[in-house]
Amino acid sequence: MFFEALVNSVPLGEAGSPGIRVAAFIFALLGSALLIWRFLKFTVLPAMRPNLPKEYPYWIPVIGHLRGFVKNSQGLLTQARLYFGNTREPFSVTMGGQTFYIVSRPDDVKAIFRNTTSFTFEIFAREILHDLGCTPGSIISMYGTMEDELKGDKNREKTTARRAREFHIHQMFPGNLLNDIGADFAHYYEKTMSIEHLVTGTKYATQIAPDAVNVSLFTFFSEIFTNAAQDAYFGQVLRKKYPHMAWTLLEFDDLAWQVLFKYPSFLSRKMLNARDRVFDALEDYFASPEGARTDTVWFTRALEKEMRDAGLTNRDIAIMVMTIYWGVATNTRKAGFWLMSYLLFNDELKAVICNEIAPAFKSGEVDQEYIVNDCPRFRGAWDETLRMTAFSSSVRYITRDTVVGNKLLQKGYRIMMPYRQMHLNESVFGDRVEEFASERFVKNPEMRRANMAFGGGATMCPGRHLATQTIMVFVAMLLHKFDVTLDPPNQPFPQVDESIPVLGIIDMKRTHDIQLKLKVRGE
Ligand code: HEM
Repeated sequence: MFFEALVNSVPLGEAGSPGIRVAAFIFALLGSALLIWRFLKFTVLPAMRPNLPKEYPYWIPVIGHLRGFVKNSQGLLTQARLYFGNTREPFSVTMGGQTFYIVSRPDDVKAIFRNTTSFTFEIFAREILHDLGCTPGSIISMYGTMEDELKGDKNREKTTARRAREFHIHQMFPGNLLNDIGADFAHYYEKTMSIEHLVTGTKYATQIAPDAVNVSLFTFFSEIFTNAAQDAYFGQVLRKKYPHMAWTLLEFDDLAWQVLFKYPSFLSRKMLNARDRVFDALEDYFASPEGARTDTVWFTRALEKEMRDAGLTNRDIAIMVMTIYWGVATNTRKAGFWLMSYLLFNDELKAVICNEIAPAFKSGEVDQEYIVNDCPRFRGAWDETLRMTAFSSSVRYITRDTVVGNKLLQKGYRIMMPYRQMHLNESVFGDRVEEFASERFVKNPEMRRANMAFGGGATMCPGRHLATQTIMVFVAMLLHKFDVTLDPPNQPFPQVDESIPVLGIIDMKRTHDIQLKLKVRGE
């Protein structure tokens, strides 16, 4: 009776049939419930618990802001930051049932990086390795048990993963073995930087004169950096058996967002196929006699021994090592692409840098340290490129309730510290933060400390010195050897593709690759 009276109270006039009336009633009921839920969740509860980060409101429970995040994550986070008055206090965003605290105020970020007991990272590495196909046993061999991780840093033994980080630092820091690996990369560049090699050894260069070729910038840089890294890390055994593996890795990298979004296998066959071909090749490589694999950087052999001692199989070693090969290739090619693009679209800056780097080539061999340390305008352009193109986030899992700033971050939640949001902070980087300003860091090199492109704290990229050196050296060698120009000259500046999640540097819209002319400079 009561239900019938309520249904009949829905104002549909004479035309409403009983079916329509019931549907309209349910609709009105759900709508009211939604409004009440929204009012309680985003107005009443925050007022009752002002010490918790406020939540960015949404309409569909559980799904939250998933769609907006997938479409354009930084756009969504900027909207949310402005919604809360740009105070940069921690706030939270729910996406697909998972709530993240978003933190971008420099002091809060520092506090989170410092506190390795309340905030851990490795759960994310475990998840990605699991999604890539590593066995649970091998993940525990690398990272220890989850229970140990939740105890926090001070109470843990050093795991194989921690040892791997130390090995990276030993291989890639100035004063350690950086010069060795830097020399390997430069050697690869010298070997391949000729008209003859570009025309006969690659598929993407077209000869237009005896001393000139056309190339597509992104394809060119992808191939160079990935192969240089491959030869340095795995030597000639892999090169001879799998000469085109770099392309397979890049095929995977282009679709790797499907791993990050946990796509079901029936929707990601192409990505899985490329991934498995890389795993197979590396497994085969690690199964081949060690004596034949000595022409690699120290790191590969040291890590292999460590992982064997921890009981990993060749397949597991292949998967772990593939993540390193992937990490090197994906960010290096994109960062190099953006740096070169900024120079190509600014003739004055390009000319200044060509003059600045010239002394590095006086002896006939490239002086890598000179390029990194004694060319301030070039270094400034690199730092600004990183600021402009770093679109990923440092992430942490909260192991115990902890106050950051004046907000309580609750156990079990995840934290996202998005670099783009931090790089758009005018109080840190000055005016016109949306624009590339090549002298921003030259005028104030201290700003580098706030440049988050390589992350921070215990997980800060151990490859940052190598990446800086090898990209700057390659671009310098290219500008020194060739007159590099846009061809045709009136191309638009490439656009970023914000719809694809990345592990560091943002991708560009693939329809916007830049066409170049490389013409050998006269002696
Ligand atoms: C421009 C190039 C590069 C960029 C922008 C970049 C960026 C990053 C970022 C953002 C992180 C995560 C930091 C965090 O969570 O706080 C990271 C981690 C890492 N990067 Fe890089 N990277 C680059 C090149 C390299 C290279 C050349 C290597 C060489 C092996 C490398 C190896 C690593 C490793 C091993 C980690 C994981 C560190 C850990 O969890 O302890 N990266 N990188």
